[in-house]
Amino acid sequence: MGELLVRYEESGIDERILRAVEEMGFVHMTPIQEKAIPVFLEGRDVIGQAQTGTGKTAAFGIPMLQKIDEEDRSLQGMILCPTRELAMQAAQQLRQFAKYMHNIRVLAVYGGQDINRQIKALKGGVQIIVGTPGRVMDHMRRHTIRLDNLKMVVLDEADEMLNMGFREDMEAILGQIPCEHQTALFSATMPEPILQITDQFQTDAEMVKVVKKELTVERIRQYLYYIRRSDKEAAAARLIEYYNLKRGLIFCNTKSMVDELAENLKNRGIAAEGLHGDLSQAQRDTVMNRFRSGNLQMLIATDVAARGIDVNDVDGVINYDVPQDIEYYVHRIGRTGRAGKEGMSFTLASRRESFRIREIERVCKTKLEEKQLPSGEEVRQHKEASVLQKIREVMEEANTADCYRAVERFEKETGISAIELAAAFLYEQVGGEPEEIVEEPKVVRRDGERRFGDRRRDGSGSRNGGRFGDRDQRGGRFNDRDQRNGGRFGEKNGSYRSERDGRQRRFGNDSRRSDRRQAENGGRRRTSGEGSYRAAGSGFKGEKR
Ligand SMILES: Nc1ncnc2c1ncn2[C@@H]1O[C@H](COP(=O)(O)OP(=O)(O)OP(=O)(O)O)[C@@H](O)[C@H]1O
Ligand SMILES: [Mg+2]
Repeated sequence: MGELLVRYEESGIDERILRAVEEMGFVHMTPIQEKAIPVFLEGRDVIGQAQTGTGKTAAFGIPMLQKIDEEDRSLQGMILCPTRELAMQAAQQLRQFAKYMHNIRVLAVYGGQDINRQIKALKGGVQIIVGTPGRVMDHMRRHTIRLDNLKMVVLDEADEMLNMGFREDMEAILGQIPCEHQTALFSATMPEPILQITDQFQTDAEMVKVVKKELTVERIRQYLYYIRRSDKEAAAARLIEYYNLKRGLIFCNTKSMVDELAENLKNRGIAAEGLHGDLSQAQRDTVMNRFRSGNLQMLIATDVAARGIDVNDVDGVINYDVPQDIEYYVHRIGRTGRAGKEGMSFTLASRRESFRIREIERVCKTKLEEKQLPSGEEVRQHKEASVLQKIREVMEEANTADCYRAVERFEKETGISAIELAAAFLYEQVGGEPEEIVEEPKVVRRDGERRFGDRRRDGSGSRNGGRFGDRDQRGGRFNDRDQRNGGRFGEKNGSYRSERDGRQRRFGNDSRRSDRRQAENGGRRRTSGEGSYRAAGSGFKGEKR
């Protein structure tokens, strides 16, 4: 177990960084770190793909820090991220790695934060910025960021930035770097459109892939429930209760669904909050902080909002809606089961969506285990058991003598026995019979499944239409370093293989592009000052209302 993996202390990395990562509890390098760090250090372009939660941030963050010239106060490294939350998180992680490198300054620059504050910080000399493309462009136009000495650029979640419509910004930024530099892309998924970016802006990139057979993490148990639409909310509540989710994430496809569900779960007594781009920056911060600190049980989010987010010990992810892009499934459930831990995912679907489930299974090379929701009776028993367990703890720890006397008195005065009283207490805690939720019945259609594909709203036709197909024949442009050996966090099982899953797989040609444009422009044009470009970063581009 793990003896073949490189230990951090033997990695040859700057000892100040080592000290920091050891304090963070890192012992072995994860496979993507082991493979990508040396290539990055060589100064080569990198395309890094590895499963969610396997430490890609360190895979680019550590070598970037090591290559910074600390005597030079100019901007040398830039990391682009799709959202402000991710920029903050990555900047935070880099600062942790750089804890003992006293001359390195890392700054997060994102929309929604006072630009003057950022400008002031930039003037002080910042070697690494971590930012959203819109805000970085903003600074470039104001000449508050100079790219003259920029040696390293990383696109984290590059595919999501494209999804969100950041292509132009990314091209503009990458196209304006005057000096020689290296460019690295990292994500758990690498759909086709990304390869155009790599063609355009990378030279002789080294492909570093640590992909096992499946795109999803195998320590995440993936469950599937076929239920009626109208039962979804009750089903989600039941799963939270039955599986005892203490810190969970629920994904919806639209912002309005996020709001609605957050409201309804709150009404059911679950501590839930929504997270999406229509919230103010302050609200987003509050919600994320509560979630990170463990004071929020369920975070309900859109895909964009939670991409790349690394929160410890998320015990379960619920797909309230079947995701719109197949890759989204990977990123969604990847919020749990991180850094070698276990996790659970629950996908709620209607029978009509079964073809999408099969597409997910095929592309991700995974299997969703079809399950029945726990019955009302099972939930009740489960609750009873956990209440009784709690009571037992109370009996062990608390002094109940006073209460003892109260029960005796009650028994004497009313003639109600202690056991009747206890049963009533239990009932009061557990509640009555839960509502019954039945599995959606299987419908046998005479015309078979063909209908699923044909019934898409935009009428975009056939079920497969060539859009979802695996593209396994990308030319030999990259020097593939396939990982056949690397387990992660100490495990080794020899089952890695290279994946060349091509292009973006979206279920049908939906109208998201135009939604995106709207979202981007909707009331967010600034007309004062430097002109009327988008105040990027306020709101998430690409979310569906
Ligand atoms: N070598 C290591 N040993 C132990 N823990 C690690 C190691 N490297 C990273 N981690 C931890 O693993 C967690 C996940 O890391 P990170 O967020 O970089 O994953 P990722 O690969 O970027 O995932 P995603 O695809 O979801 O963005 C973090 O909390 C990080 O601190
Ligand atoms: Mg990441």
